[in-house]
Amino acid sequence: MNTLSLHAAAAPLRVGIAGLGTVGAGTVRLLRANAELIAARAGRPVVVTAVSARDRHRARGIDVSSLAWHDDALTLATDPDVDVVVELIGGSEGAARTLVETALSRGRPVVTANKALIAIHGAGLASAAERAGVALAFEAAVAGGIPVIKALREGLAADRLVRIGGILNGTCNYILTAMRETGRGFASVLEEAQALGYAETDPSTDVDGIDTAHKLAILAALAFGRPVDFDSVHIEGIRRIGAADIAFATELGYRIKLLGIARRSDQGVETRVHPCLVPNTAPIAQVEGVFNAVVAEGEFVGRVMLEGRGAGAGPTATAVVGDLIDIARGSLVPAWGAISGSLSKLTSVPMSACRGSFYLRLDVRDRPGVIAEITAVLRDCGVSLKSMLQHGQAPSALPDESVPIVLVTHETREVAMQEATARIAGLDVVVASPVMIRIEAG
Ligand SMILES: NC(=O)C1=CN([C@@H]2O[C@H](COP(=O)(O)OP(=O)(O)OC[C@H]3O[C@@H](n4cnc5c(N)ncnc54)[C@H](O)[C@@H]3O)[C@@H](O)[C@H]2O)C=CC1
Ligand SMILES: N[C@@H](CC=O)C(=O)O
Ligand code: NA
Repeated sequence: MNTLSLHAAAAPLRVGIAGLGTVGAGTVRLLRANAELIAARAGRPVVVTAVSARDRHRARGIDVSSLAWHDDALTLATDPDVDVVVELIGGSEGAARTLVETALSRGRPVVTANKALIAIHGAGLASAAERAGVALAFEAAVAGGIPVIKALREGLAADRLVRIGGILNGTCNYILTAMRETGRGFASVLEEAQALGYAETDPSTDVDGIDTAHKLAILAALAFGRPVDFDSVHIEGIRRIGAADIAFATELGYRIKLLGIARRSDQGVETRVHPCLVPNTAPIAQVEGVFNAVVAEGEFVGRVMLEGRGAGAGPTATAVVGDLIDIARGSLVPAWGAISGSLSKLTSVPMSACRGSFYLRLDVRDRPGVIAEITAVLRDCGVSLKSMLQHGQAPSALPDESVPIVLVTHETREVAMQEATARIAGLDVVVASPVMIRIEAG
Protein backbone atom coordinates (compact mmCIF):
# COMPACT_ATOMS: atom_id res chain seq x y z
CA MET A 1 0.00 0.00 0.00
CA ASN A 2 1.52 3.39 -0.95
CA THR A 3 1.35 6.48 1.28
CA LEU A 4 -1.66 7.96 -0.50
CA SER A 5 -3.70 4.78 -0.13
CA LEU A 6 -2.77 4.71 3.55
CA HIS A 7 -4.14 8.22 3.96
CA ALA A 8 -7.23 7.29 2.01
CA ALA A 9 -7.80 4.40 4.45
CA ALA A 10 -7.83 6.77 7.45
CA ALA A 11 -11.24 8.12 8.52
CA PRO A 12 -12.04 11.21 6.46
CA LEU A 13 -12.71 14.60 8.01
CA ARG A 14 -16.32 15.29 7.01
CA VAL A 15 -17.03 18.91 6.22
CA GLY A 16 -20.36 20.76 6.20
CA ILE A 17 -20.33 24.08 4.37
CA ALA A 18 -22.86 26.88 4.94
CA GLY A 19 -22.89 29.45 2.13
CA LEU A 20 -22.03 28.54 -1.45
CA GLY A 21 -21.15 31.94 -2.85
CA THR A 22 -17.71 33.05 -4.03
CA VAL A 23 -15.80 31.48 -1.12
CA GLY A 24 -18.08 28.48 -0.49
CA ALA A 25 -18.07 27.31 -4.11
CA GLY A 26 -14.32 28.01 -4.30
CA THR A 27 -13.76 25.83 -1.22
CA VAL A 28 -15.71 22.89 -2.69
CA ARG A 29 -13.74 23.28 -5.94
CA LEU A 30 -10.36 23.36 -4.20
CA LEU A 31 -11.11 20.38 -1.95
CA ARG A 32 -12.04 18.36 -5.03
CA ALA A 33 -9.26 19.55 -7.34
CA ASN A 34 -6.47 18.89 -4.79
CA ALA A 35 -8.08 15.96 -2.93
CA GLU A 36 -5.03 13.68 -3.05
CA LEU A 37 -2.52 16.33 -2.10
CA ILE A 38 -4.76 17.51 0.75
CA ALA A 39 -5.24 13.93 2.05
CA ALA A 40 -1.48 13.38 1.99
CA ARG A 41 -0.83 16.59 3.93
CA ALA A 42 -3.74 16.23 6.33
CA GLY A 43 -3.05 12.55 6.99
CA ARG A 44 -6.58 11.69 5.91
CA PRO A 45 -9.10 12.72 3.26
CA VAL A 46 -10.98 15.98 3.77
CA VAL A 47 -14.38 15.63 2.10
CA VAL A 48 -17.48 17.78 1.85
CA THR A 49 -20.51 15.76 2.93
CA ALA A 50 -23.17 18.44 3.41
CA VAL A 51 -23.95 21.97 2.26
CA SER A 52 -26.46 24.73 2.87
CA ALA A 53 -27.28 27.80 0.78
CA ARG A 54 -30.33 29.84 -0.06
CA ASP A 55 -31.02 28.50 -3.54
CA ARG A 56 -30.51 24.80 -4.22
CA HIS A 57 -30.84 25.19 -7.98
CA ARG A 58 -28.51 28.12 -8.62
CA ALA A 59 -25.70 27.41 -11.11
CA ARG A 60 -22.39 27.58 -9.24
CA GLY A 61 -20.06 25.59 -11.49
CA ILE A 62 -19.89 22.80 -8.87
CA ASP A 63 -21.91 19.60 -8.63
CA VAL A 64 -23.60 19.36 -5.24
CA SER A 65 -26.05 16.59 -6.17
CA SER A 66 -24.19 13.92 -4.16
CA LEU A 67 -24.07 16.05 -0.98
CA ALA A 68 -26.64 16.25 1.79
CA TRP A 69 -28.55 19.53 1.32
CA HIS A 70 -29.68 21.51 4.37
CA ASP A 71 -32.34 24.14 3.76
CA ASP A 72 -31.57 25.47 7.24
CA ALA A 73 -27.83 26.00 7.79
CA LEU A 74 -28.29 25.49 11.53
CA THR A 75 -28.95 21.77 11.04
CA LEU A 76 -25.36 21.37 9.79
CA ALA A 77 -24.36 21.77 13.44
CA THR A 78 -26.20 18.58 14.36
CA ASP A 79 -25.76 16.50 11.18
CA PRO A 80 -24.11 13.22 12.32
CA ASP A 81 -22.16 13.09 9.05
CA VAL A 82 -20.46 16.45 9.68
CA ASP A 83 -17.27 16.68 11.80
CA VAL A 84 -16.48 20.34 11.13
CA VAL A 85 -18.71 23.27 10.20
CA VAL A 86 -17.46 25.84 7.68
CA GLU A 87 -19.37 29.13 7.90
CA LEU A 88 -19.21 31.12 4.64
CA ILE A 89 -22.48 33.05 4.84
CA GLY A 90 -21.14 36.35 6.13
CA GLY A 91 -22.43 39.05 8.48
CA SER A 92 -21.82 39.51 12.17
CA GLU A 93 -25.34 38.53 13.22
CA GLY A 94 -28.20 36.32 12.02
CA ALA A 95 -27.64 32.92 10.48
CA ALA A 96 -23.83 33.08 10.53
CA ARG A 97 -23.58 33.90 14.23
CA THR A 98 -26.25 31.40 15.29
CA LEU A 99 -24.62 28.62 13.27
CA VAL A 100 -21.14 29.23 14.70
CA GLU A 101 -22.41 29.49 18.30
CA THR A 102 -24.50 26.34 17.92
CA ALA A 103 -21.71 24.32 16.28
CA LEU A 104 -19.24 25.25 19.05
CA SER A 105 -21.76 24.53 21.79
CA ARG A 106 -22.25 21.07 20.24
CA GLY A 107 -18.49 20.46 20.29
CA ARG A 108 -17.99 20.89 16.56
CA PRO A 109 -14.90 22.73 15.32
CA VAL A 110 -15.63 25.75 13.14
CA VAL A 111 -13.80 27.33 10.22
CA THR A 112 -15.01 30.73 9.06
CA ALA A 113 -13.97 33.51 6.67
CA ASN A 114 -16.24 35.96 8.48
CA LYS A 115 -14.17 38.93 9.70
CA ALA A 116 -17.21 40.90 10.86
CA LEU A 117 -18.30 38.03 13.11
CA ILE A 118 -14.80 37.42 14.53
CA ALA A 119 -14.03 41.13 15.03
CA ILE A 120 -17.26 41.74 16.92
CA HIS A 121 -17.97 38.43 18.69
CA GLY A 122 -14.54 36.75 18.55
CA ALA A 123 -13.86 36.94 22.29
CA GLY A 124 -17.04 35.07 23.27
CA LEU A 125 -16.72 32.59 20.41
CA ALA A 126 -13.11 31.77 21.39
CA SER A 127 -14.23 31.10 24.97
CA ALA A 128 -16.98 28.82 23.68
CA ALA A 129 -14.43 26.96 21.51
CA GLU A 130 -12.11 26.59 24.53
CA ARG A 131 -14.91 25.25 26.72
CA ALA A 132 -15.72 22.68 24.04
CA GLY A 133 -12.04 21.89 23.40
CA VAL A 134 -12.42 22.45 19.65
CA ALA A 135 -10.85 24.73 17.05
CA LEU A 136 -12.22 28.09 15.97
CA ALA A 137 -10.19 28.89 12.84
CA PHE A 138 -10.42 32.05 10.71
CA GLU A 139 -7.36 32.34 8.47
CA ALA A 140 -9.54 33.45 5.54
CA ALA A 141 -10.99 36.35 7.56
CA VAL A 142 -7.88 38.52 7.30
CA ALA A 143 -6.11 39.20 4.02
CA GLY A 144 -7.66 36.16 2.30
CA GLY A 145 -4.88 33.98 0.91
CA ILE A 146 -2.05 35.57 2.94
CA PRO A 147 -1.39 33.15 5.83
CA VAL A 148 -1.14 35.96 8.37
CA ILE A 149 -3.16 34.42 11.21
CA LYS A 150 -0.88 31.39 11.16
CA ALA A 151 2.17 33.64 11.01
CA LEU A 152 1.02 35.54 14.12
CA ARG A 153 -0.36 32.59 16.10
CA GLU A 154 2.52 30.26 15.36
CA GLY A 155 5.54 31.62 13.48
CA LEU A 156 5.85 34.83 15.50
CA ALA A 157 4.48 33.41 18.77
CA ALA A 158 7.85 33.81 20.54
CA ASP A 159 8.18 37.56 19.97
CA ARG A 160 6.62 40.66 21.48
CA LEU A 161 5.17 42.61 18.56
CA VAL A 162 5.09 46.39 18.57
CA ARG A 163 3.30 47.04 15.28
CA ILE A 164 0.89 45.24 12.94
CA GLY A 165 -1.19 46.42 10.00
CA GLY A 166 -1.03 47.24 6.35
CA ILE A 167 -3.21 47.26 3.27
CA LEU A 168 -6.12 45.04 4.22
CA ASN A 169 -8.80 45.89 1.66
CA GLY A 170 -8.29 45.01 -2.00
CA THR A 171 -11.21 47.11 -3.23
CA CYS A 172 -9.82 50.34 -1.74
CA ASN A 173 -6.32 49.58 -2.94
CA TYR A 174 -7.66 48.93 -6.44
CA ILE A 175 -9.58 52.23 -6.40
CA LEU A 176 -6.62 54.29 -5.15
CA THR A 177 -4.26 52.62 -7.64
CA ALA A 178 -6.61 53.21 -10.56
CA MET A 179 -7.15 56.86 -9.52
CA ARG A 180 -3.37 57.38 -9.56
CA GLU A 181 -2.82 55.58 -12.85
CA THR A 182 -5.69 57.21 -14.74
CA GLY A 183 -6.12 60.59 -13.02
CA ARG A 184 -9.84 59.84 -12.66
CA GLY A 185 -12.01 60.70 -9.65
CA PHE A 186 -13.23 58.39 -6.88
CA ALA A 187 -16.82 57.95 -8.08
CA SER A 188 -15.92 56.90 -11.60
CA VAL A 189 -13.27 54.40 -10.45
CA LEU A 190 -15.65 52.96 -7.85
CA GLU A 191 -18.21 52.30 -10.60
CA GLU A 192 -15.55 50.45 -12.55
CA ALA A 193 -14.53 48.39 -9.49
CA GLN A 194 -18.17 47.40 -9.02
CA ALA A 195 -18.52 46.42 -12.68
CA LEU A 196 -15.38 44.26 -12.39
CA GLY A 197 -16.85 42.56 -9.31
CA TYR A 198 -14.19 43.83 -6.88
CA ALA A 199 -16.40 46.11 -4.84
CA GLU A 200 -19.63 45.01 -3.18
CA THR A 201 -22.92 46.29 -4.64
CA ASP A 202 -23.18 48.31 -1.43
CA PRO A 203 -19.54 49.36 -1.31
CA SER A 204 -19.68 51.17 2.03
CA THR A 205 -18.15 48.32 4.06
CA ASP A 206 -15.10 48.51 1.83
CA VAL A 207 -14.72 52.23 1.04
CA ASP A 208 -15.72 53.52 4.48
CA GLY A 209 -12.93 51.49 6.07
CA ILE A 210 -15.14 49.09 8.06
CA ASP A 211 -13.80 45.93 6.39
CA THR A 212 -10.23 47.07 7.09
CA ALA A 213 -11.19 47.82 10.70
CA HIS A 214 -12.65 44.33 11.20
CA LYS A 215 -9.38 42.83 9.95
CA LEU A 216 -7.22 45.22 11.96
CA ALA A 217 -9.10 44.46 15.18
CA ILE A 218 -8.39 40.75 14.62
CA LEU A 219 -4.71 41.35 13.82
CA ALA A 220 -4.20 43.62 16.83
CA ALA A 221 -5.74 41.05 19.19
CA LEU A 222 -3.45 38.33 17.87
CA ALA A 223 -0.35 40.48 17.66
CA PHE A 224 -0.63 41.96 21.15
CA GLY A 225 -2.31 39.00 22.87
CA ARG A 226 -5.34 40.93 24.09
CA PRO A 227 -9.10 40.46 23.67
CA VAL A 228 -10.41 41.60 20.30
CA ASP A 229 -11.79 45.16 20.57
CA PHE A 230 -13.46 46.38 17.37
CA ASP A 231 -15.17 49.34 19.08
CA SER A 232 -11.87 51.05 19.88
CA VAL A 233 -10.71 51.18 16.23
CA HIS A 234 -10.71 54.72 14.77
CA ILE A 235 -12.20 54.41 11.26
CA GLU A 236 -12.03 56.70 8.22
CA GLY A 237 -12.55 55.61 4.62
CA ILE A 238 -11.43 56.87 1.21
CA ARG A 239 -14.52 58.65 -0.16
CA ARG A 240 -13.10 62.14 0.43
CA ILE A 241 -9.83 61.47 -1.44
CA GLY A 242 -9.99 63.51 -4.64
CA ALA A 243 -8.06 63.32 -7.88
CA ALA A 244 -6.31 66.50 -6.70
CA ASP A 245 -4.97 64.71 -3.58
CA ILE A 246 -3.62 61.85 -5.64
CA ALA A 247 -1.86 64.34 -7.95
CA PHE A 248 -0.44 66.41 -5.05
CA ALA A 249 0.73 63.26 -3.26
CA THR A 250 2.56 62.16 -6.40
CA GLU A 251 4.17 65.58 -6.73
CA LEU A 252 5.33 65.38 -3.10
CA GLY A 253 6.81 61.89 -3.59
CA TYR A 254 4.05 59.89 -1.89
CA ARG A 255 1.27 57.42 -2.70
CA ILE A 256 -2.08 57.37 -0.93
CA LYS A 257 -3.03 54.05 0.69
CA LEU A 258 -5.82 53.05 3.07
CA LEU A 259 -3.89 51.54 5.97
CA GLY A 260 -4.91 49.73 9.11
CA ILE A 261 -2.34 50.52 11.78
CA ALA A 262 -2.01 49.03 15.27
CA ARG A 263 0.84 50.04 17.59
CA ARG A 264 1.75 49.06 21.12
CA SER A 265 3.41 51.61 23.36
CA ASP A 266 3.74 52.29 27.09
CA GLN A 267 0.32 53.99 26.89
CA GLY A 268 -1.41 50.91 25.44
CA VAL A 269 -2.56 49.98 21.94
CA GLU A 270 -3.65 52.41 19.22
CA THR A 271 -5.74 50.97 16.38
CA ARG A 272 -6.69 53.17 13.47
CA VAL A 273 -7.86 52.93 9.88
CA HIS A 274 -7.48 55.92 7.57
CA PRO A 275 -5.96 56.98 4.27
CA CYS A 276 -2.23 57.70 4.54
CA LEU A 277 0.46 59.32 2.45
CA VAL A 278 3.36 56.85 2.34
CA PRO A 279 6.68 57.62 0.65
CA ASN A 280 6.99 56.21 -2.89
CA THR A 281 10.07 54.34 -1.75
CA ALA A 282 8.35 52.44 1.09
CA PRO A 283 7.73 48.76 0.19
CA ILE A 284 4.04 49.14 1.03
CA ALA A 285 3.69 51.94 -1.54
CA GLN A 286 4.55 49.39 -4.23
CA VAL A 287 1.63 47.15 -3.28
CA GLU A 288 -0.90 48.02 -5.94
CA GLY A 289 -4.27 47.01 -7.35
CA VAL A 290 -6.25 44.39 -5.46
CA PHE A 291 -3.21 43.16 -3.55
CA ASN A 292 -3.00 43.24 0.26
CA ALA A 293 0.10 43.50 2.42
CA VAL A 294 0.57 42.91 6.13
CA VAL A 295 3.52 44.39 7.98
CA ALA A 296 4.48 43.13 11.45
CA GLU A 297 7.28 44.41 13.61
CA GLY A 298 8.64 42.59 16.64
CA GLU A 299 11.34 43.30 19.20
CA PHE A 300 13.39 40.24 18.20
CA VAL A 301 12.26 39.47 14.66
CA GLY A 302 12.33 43.04 13.31
CA ARG A 303 10.11 43.81 10.33
CA VAL A 304 8.17 41.15 8.41
CA MET A 305 6.03 41.90 5.35
CA LEU A 306 3.63 39.47 3.67
CA GLU A 307 1.99 40.34 0.35
CA GLY A 308 -0.67 38.56 -1.67
CA ARG A 309 -4.28 38.38 -2.72
CA GLY A 310 -6.70 39.30 0.03
CA ALA A 311 -9.88 38.27 -1.75
CA GLY A 312 -11.33 36.09 -4.50
CA ALA A 313 -12.45 32.46 -4.60
CA GLY A 314 -9.02 30.81 -5.03
CA PRO A 315 -6.98 32.70 -2.43
CA THR A 316 -9.74 32.70 0.18
CA ALA A 317 -10.53 29.00 -0.33
CA THR A 318 -6.81 28.23 0.15
CA ALA A 319 -7.01 29.78 3.61
CA VAL A 320 -10.24 27.93 4.49
CA VAL A 321 -8.79 24.58 3.41
CA GLY A 322 -5.50 25.30 5.23
CA ASP A 323 -7.55 25.57 8.43
CA LEU A 324 -9.38 22.32 7.60
CA ILE A 325 -6.03 20.55 7.15
CA ASP A 326 -4.93 21.74 10.61
CA ILE A 327 -8.15 20.33 12.09
CA ALA A 328 -7.73 17.04 10.21
CA ARG A 329 -4.20 16.78 11.65
CA GLY A 330 -5.57 17.27 15.14
CA SER A 331 -3.73 20.55 15.68
CA LEU A 332 -5.46 22.75 18.26
CA VAL A 333 -4.11 26.28 18.72
CA PRO A 334 -6.17 28.73 20.85
CA ALA A 335 -8.14 31.12 18.61
CA TRP A 336 -6.28 34.20 19.93
CA GLY A 337 -2.91 32.49 20.30
CA ALA A 338 -3.28 32.18 24.08
CA ILE A 339 -6.20 30.93 26.17
CA SER A 340 -8.76 33.62 27.05
CA GLY A 341 -7.74 33.84 30.74
CA SER A 342 -4.12 34.66 29.91
CA LEU A 343 -4.75 37.47 27.42
CA SER A 344 -3.23 40.84 28.39
CA LYS A 345 -5.16 43.82 29.73
CA LEU A 346 -3.48 46.39 27.46
CA THR A 347 -5.74 49.43 27.23
CA SER A 348 -6.77 51.18 24.01
CA VAL A 349 -5.21 54.56 23.20
CA PRO A 350 -7.73 57.06 21.76
CA MET A 351 -7.04 58.67 18.38
CA SER A 352 -6.73 62.08 20.04
CA ALA A 353 -3.60 60.88 21.84
CA CYS A 354 -1.78 59.87 18.61
CA ARG A 355 0.97 61.93 16.96
CA GLY A 356 2.10 62.32 13.37
CA SER A 357 2.70 64.58 10.38
CA PHE A 358 -0.15 65.76 8.23
CA TYR A 359 -1.07 66.76 4.69
CA LEU A 360 -3.82 69.39 4.49
CA ARG A 361 -5.44 70.43 1.19
CA LEU A 362 -7.45 73.61 1.23
CA ASP A 363 -9.50 75.28 -1.48
CA VAL A 364 -8.99 78.99 -0.80
CA ARG A 365 -9.89 82.30 -2.42
CA ASP A 366 -6.84 83.54 -4.28
CA ARG A 367 -6.43 86.93 -2.61
CA PRO A 368 -3.82 88.70 -0.44
CA GLY A 369 -3.47 87.67 3.20
CA VAL A 370 -4.97 84.18 2.86
CA ILE A 371 -1.79 82.32 3.78
CA ALA A 372 -1.22 84.64 6.74
CA GLU A 373 -4.70 83.85 8.10
CA ILE A 374 -4.13 80.11 7.78
CA THR A 375 -0.64 80.09 9.27
CA ALA A 376 -1.90 82.17 12.19
CA VAL A 377 -4.33 79.38 13.06
CA LEU A 378 -1.57 76.79 12.82
CA ARG A 379 0.62 78.93 15.10
CA ASP A 380 -2.19 79.34 17.64
CA CYS A 381 -2.76 75.57 17.72
CA GLY A 382 0.96 74.83 18.07
CA VAL A 383 1.23 73.14 14.65
CA SER A 384 4.53 73.66 12.86
CA LEU A 385 4.45 73.95 9.06
CA LYS A 386 7.08 72.02 7.11
CA SER A 387 6.23 72.92 3.50
CA MET A 388 3.55 74.42 1.30
CA LEU A 389 2.49 73.84 -2.29
CA GLN A 390 0.54 76.30 -4.40
CA HIS A 391 0.42 76.50 -8.16
CA GLY A 392 -0.19 79.80 -9.93
CA GLN A 393 -3.74 80.54 -10.99
CA ALA A 394 -4.70 79.73 -14.57
CA PRO A 395 -4.50 82.89 -16.75
CA SER A 396 -8.24 82.61 -17.48
CA ALA A 397 -9.18 82.45 -13.77
CA LEU A 398 -11.51 85.11 -12.38
CA PRO A 399 -10.27 87.33 -9.54
CA ASP A 400 -11.07 85.73 -6.17
CA GLU A 401 -11.62 82.31 -7.78
CA SER A 402 -10.59 79.40 -5.51
CA VAL A 403 -7.28 77.61 -5.82
CA PRO A 404 -6.00 74.54 -3.98
CA ILE A 405 -3.06 74.83 -1.60
CA VAL A 406 -1.39 72.00 0.24
CA LEU A 407 0.28 72.28 3.64
CA VAL A 408 2.58 69.63 5.11
CA THR A 409 3.24 69.77 8.86
CA HIS A 410 6.04 68.60 11.10
CA GLU A 411 5.14 65.90 13.60
CA THR A 412 2.45 67.18 15.90
CA ARG A 413 -0.35 66.02 18.17
CA GLU A 414 -3.49 64.68 16.46
CA VAL A 415 -5.67 66.73 18.77
CA ALA A 416 -3.83 69.95 17.79
CA MET A 417 -4.22 69.17 14.10
CA GLN A 418 -7.92 68.41 14.49
CA GLU A 419 -8.42 71.74 16.23
CA ALA A 420 -6.42 73.62 13.57
CA THR A 421 -8.32 71.94 10.73
CA ALA A 422 -11.69 72.78 12.28
CA ARG A 423 -10.70 76.44 12.77
CA ILE A 424 -9.25 76.72 9.25
CA ALA A 425 -12.45 75.21 7.81
CA GLY A 426 -14.36 78.09 9.44
CA LEU A 427 -12.31 80.86 7.78
CA ASP A 428 -14.15 82.91 5.12
CA VAL A 429 -11.31 82.43 2.67
CA VAL A 430 -11.60 78.63 2.78
CA VAL A 431 -14.36 77.63 0.36
CA ALA A 432 -14.61 73.84 0.79
CA SER A 433 -14.09 71.25 3.53
CA PRO A 434 -10.36 70.74 4.08
CA VAL A 435 -8.91 67.32 3.25
CA MET A 436 -6.54 66.16 6.00
CA ILE A 437 -4.46 63.04 5.37
CA ARG A 438 -1.96 61.58 7.83
CA ILE A 439 1.58 60.87 6.69
CA GLU A 440 3.10 57.50 7.64
CA ALA A 441 6.58 56.09 7.08
CA GLY A 442 5.01 52.94 5.58
N1 LIG B 1 -15.35 37.15 -1.41
C1 LIG B 1 -14.13 37.22 -0.90
O1 LIG B 1 -13.15 37.39 -1.64
C2 LIG B 1 -13.91 37.11 0.56
C3 LIG B 1 -14.94 36.87 1.44
N2 LIG B 1 -14.70 36.71 2.76
C4 LIG B 1 -15.80 36.41 3.66
O2 LIG B 1 -16.33 35.15 3.32
C5 LIG B 1 -17.72 35.11 3.62
C6 LIG B 1 -18.49 34.72 2.36
O3 LIG B 1 -18.25 35.70 1.38
P1 LIG B 1 -18.67 35.49 -0.15
O4 LIG B 1 -18.51 34.08 -0.55
O5 LIG B 1 -17.97 36.54 -0.91
O6 LIG B 1 -20.20 35.85 -0.07
P2 LIG B 1 -21.35 35.54 -1.13
O7 LIG B 1 -22.40 36.56 -0.96
O8 LIG B 1 -20.78 35.29 -2.47
O9 LIG B 1 -21.89 34.13 -0.58
C7 LIG B 1 -22.67 33.99 0.57
C8 LIG B 1 -23.51 32.73 0.44
O10 LIG B 1 -24.24 32.52 1.62
C9 LIG B 1 -25.55 32.10 1.28
N3 LIG B 1 -26.46 32.40 2.38
C10 LIG B 1 -26.97 33.59 2.77
N4 LIG B 1 -27.75 33.42 3.84
C11 LIG B 1 -27.73 32.10 4.13
C12 LIG B 1 -28.33 31.29 5.11
N5 LIG B 1 -29.16 31.81 6.03
N6 LIG B 1 -28.08 29.96 5.11
C13 LIG B 1 -27.27 29.41 4.20
N7 LIG B 1 -26.65 30.14 3.22
C14 LIG B 1 -26.89 31.44 3.20
C15 LIG B 1 -25.87 32.88 0.03
O11 LIG B 1 -26.92 32.26 -0.68
C16 LIG B 1 -24.52 32.76 -0.70
O12 LIG B 1 -24.45 31.51 -1.38
C17 LIG B 1 -18.07 36.49 4.18
O13 LIG B 1 -17.97 36.45 5.57
C18 LIG B 1 -16.97 37.37 3.60
O14 LIG B 1 -16.72 38.51 4.39
C19 LIG B 1 -13.44 36.77 3.28
C20 LIG B 1 -12.37 37.00 2.47
C21 LIG B 1 -12.54 37.23 1.06
N1 LIG C 1 -14.09 43.20 0.31
C1 LIG C 1 -12.81 42.70 0.68
C2 LIG C 1 -12.69 41.24 0.33
C3 LIG C 1 -12.77 40.40 1.48
O1 LIG C 1 -12.07 40.47 2.47
C4 LIG C 1 -11.72 43.44 -0.08
O2 LIG C 1 -12.02 44.21 -0.98
O3 LIG C 1 -10.55 43.24 0.28
NA1 NA D 1 -5.34 35.04 5.65
